[in-house]
Amino acid sequence: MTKMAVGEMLTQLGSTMAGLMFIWAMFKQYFPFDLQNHIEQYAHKLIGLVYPYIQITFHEYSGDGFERSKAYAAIERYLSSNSSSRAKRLKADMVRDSKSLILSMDDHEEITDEFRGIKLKWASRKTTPNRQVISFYGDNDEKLYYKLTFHRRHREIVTGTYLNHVMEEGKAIGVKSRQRKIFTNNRGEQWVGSRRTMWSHVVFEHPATFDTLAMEPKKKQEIINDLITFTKSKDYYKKIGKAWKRGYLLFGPPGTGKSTMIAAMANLIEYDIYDLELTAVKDNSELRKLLIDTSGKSIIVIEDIDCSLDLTGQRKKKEKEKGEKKDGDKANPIEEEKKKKDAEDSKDSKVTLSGLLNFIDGLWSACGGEKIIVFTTNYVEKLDPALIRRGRMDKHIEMSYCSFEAFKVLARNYLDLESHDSFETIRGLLEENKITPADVAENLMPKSSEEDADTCLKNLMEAIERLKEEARLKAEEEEKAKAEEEEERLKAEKEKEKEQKSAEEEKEKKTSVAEVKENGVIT
Ligand SMILES: Nc1ncnc2c1ncn2[C@@H]1O[C@H](COP(=O)(O)OP(=O)(O)OP(=O)(O)O)[C@@H](O)[C@H]1O
Ligand SMILES: [Mg+2]
Repeated sequence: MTKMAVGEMLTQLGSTMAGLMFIWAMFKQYFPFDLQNHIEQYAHKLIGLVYPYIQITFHEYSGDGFERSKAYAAIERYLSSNSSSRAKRLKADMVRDSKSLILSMDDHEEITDEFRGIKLKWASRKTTPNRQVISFYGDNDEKLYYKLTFHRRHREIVTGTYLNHVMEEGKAIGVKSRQRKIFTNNRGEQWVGSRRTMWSHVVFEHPATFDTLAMEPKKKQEIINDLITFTKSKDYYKKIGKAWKRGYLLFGPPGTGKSTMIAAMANLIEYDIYDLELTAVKDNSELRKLLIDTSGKSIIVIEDIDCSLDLTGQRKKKEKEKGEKKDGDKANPIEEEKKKKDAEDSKDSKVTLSGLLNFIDGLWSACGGEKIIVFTTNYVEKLDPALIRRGRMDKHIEMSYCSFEAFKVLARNYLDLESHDSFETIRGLLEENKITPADVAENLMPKSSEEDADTCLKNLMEAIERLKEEARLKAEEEEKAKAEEEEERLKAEKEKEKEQKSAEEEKEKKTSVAEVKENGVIT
């Protein structure tokens, strides 16, 4: 074909198109509306017969919702992981809650996806309304949507499995790339944008992991397994009829890694942390509100539970009240009223044990699901048994003083040491002495660029020796104090006896004088 012929054909095609468009415009203008509809319907049917493809569209904003469609977001994530290597034109965007840029295909770009041998076509489109209005707010009326096209013989698989697969994958990618947060409760409510919230948050960036946590490897692995099993047990919890949540109680002396363990947990299973400050909670109903305001995939932490709630106080208070009642009739009625009011006030501003128990496993606690509740305490024996029974706190984890195994983890982390001549000595020292991982870690950390592994280990051994000496002195002092106390007690007892004796003697004297007098009267 010559160039001329091509040119001629194009002109002809052009004029034919123009002619058709003209007819279409005339048709639209002069045909009754009903008839137009009918003809369009038939046209679609006719096209359906020859065009064997099905199209599904997913709009970014559906209906009148302010919220971005979840399906659209999931597809965007799914396609971004699939398309960035294939599509030629990409657009980058920082989506809220995300750590990194999301690359997605640009408007009007298309890619093909394959699923079980089926070929599907995804296209990104946008519609611009045909209005002749100049908007001050830019092109806000633009609507983005994804269009999925596939052959109609694959309808079952696509609507049944493929779309589910896209949603699941999209969600999973979302969770992975999501920025995790740490929340803390406010006093009262706050408004963030158009939403009322009781929590404030910052981005959670704690570097602790289970690899850096010093602990016996067996115990550590057990906890890791427990956590991972929990995250995967949605169906199991449903089957056994339990709310999908789990409680951990971490107890042990200060500096043994309880807080560090919580950070490691959050990093392992990629959950948000809600750090609940119980003393700032007004009452039980506020506590419940706080609970409802938490999202799924979260760890709710109450640190130092023994300090934040006077759990033994409940019982003491009752005893006190009983005492008051006994001598109640004698007391001034106004004072009595005031006392009562004070007691009520203090009750109002405090969360009670029963409120906390309800918080952990009442009916509300099932809302949202996928929650881990962690309590930490230095004194486990101080807590009410009801609070830490299994079912509320399912797993009790003791964090104790540094063992040799834990030391080896720290040595590996801090000094890159797998073994050293002094390890055996240190093993002996650790077995004999109680030293916290925090102290060991502090001594293992090089304090200047000149300090090498040898010096650090030497520092540690010296520190343990020092601690040993300190402990010995302390024990001696305690013994001394005890002895002194005992002595004083004995002294006091003797004095008391003496007093008693003299009192009795006095009494005897008096009675004999009286007898004499009496006798005198008689005689
Ligand atoms: N088991 C451990 N593994 C690694 N580092 C530890 C461990 N225990 C303590 N540390 C180090 O000691 C510091 C204090 O630990 P952490 O705050 O976790 O103690 P804690 O048990 O929460 O103490 P407290 O009861 O006083 O809150 C941490 O910064 C951490 O670096
Ligand atoms: Mg702590």
